[in-house]
Amino acid sequence: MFRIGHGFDVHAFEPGRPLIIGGIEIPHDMGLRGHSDADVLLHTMADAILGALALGDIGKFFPDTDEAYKDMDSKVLLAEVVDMMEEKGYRVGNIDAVIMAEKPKFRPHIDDMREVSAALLKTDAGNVNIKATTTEKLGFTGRGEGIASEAVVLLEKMEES
Ligand SMILES: Nc1ccn([C@@H]2O[C@H](COP(=O)(O)O)[C@@H](O)[C@H]2O)c(=O)n1
Ligand SMILES: C[C@@]1(CO)OP(=O)(O)OP(=O)(O)OC[C@H]1O
Repeated sequence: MFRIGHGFDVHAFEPGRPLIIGGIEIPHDMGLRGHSDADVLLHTMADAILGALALGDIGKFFPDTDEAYKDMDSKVLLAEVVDMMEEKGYRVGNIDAVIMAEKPKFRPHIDDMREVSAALLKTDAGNVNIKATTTEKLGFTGRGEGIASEAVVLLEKMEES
């Protein structure tokens, strides 16, 4: 049995913060604003999994009003969502994600992001695709105001043992 999920997230740029995307720090002159480390890519992956399981979204489990999640490492957040997925008896079949940003260039970092996220998702990097695109200078991403990300995931029911 298969279930499909979709995730979408946006964070605004903020000077003076590190840029954390896909669980790694990307060299850039500013980072993203957020209650957590604002890892927009890992948030979309977590939301896609929660969506596939009809469990809601990350804000339901990690509210941005809770001081416990202030500056949270989003790798921890995704790992907790993967635990929920396993409790429901599912594993990741494959995931396909896109980062929308005018800058910086993500291509040199994509394989590192795939390795880190695949480990968190408990799957092979061959099941994790991460793409990047500009929005051709259009919209808030095009003006360099922030970064958006989107992901689609297919979950597979694990065999009963
Ligand atoms: N922030 C970004 C945006 C794009 N890329 C890579 O460049 C390619 C061309 O981008 P277009 O928006 O002109 O289609 C794209 O396919 C990515 O490989 C990137 O690394 N970082
Ligand atoms: C991750 C959480 C919690 O720290 O905070 P943010 O980093 O602001 O991220 P967002 O994607 O806006 O929503 C989920 C939040 O509850």
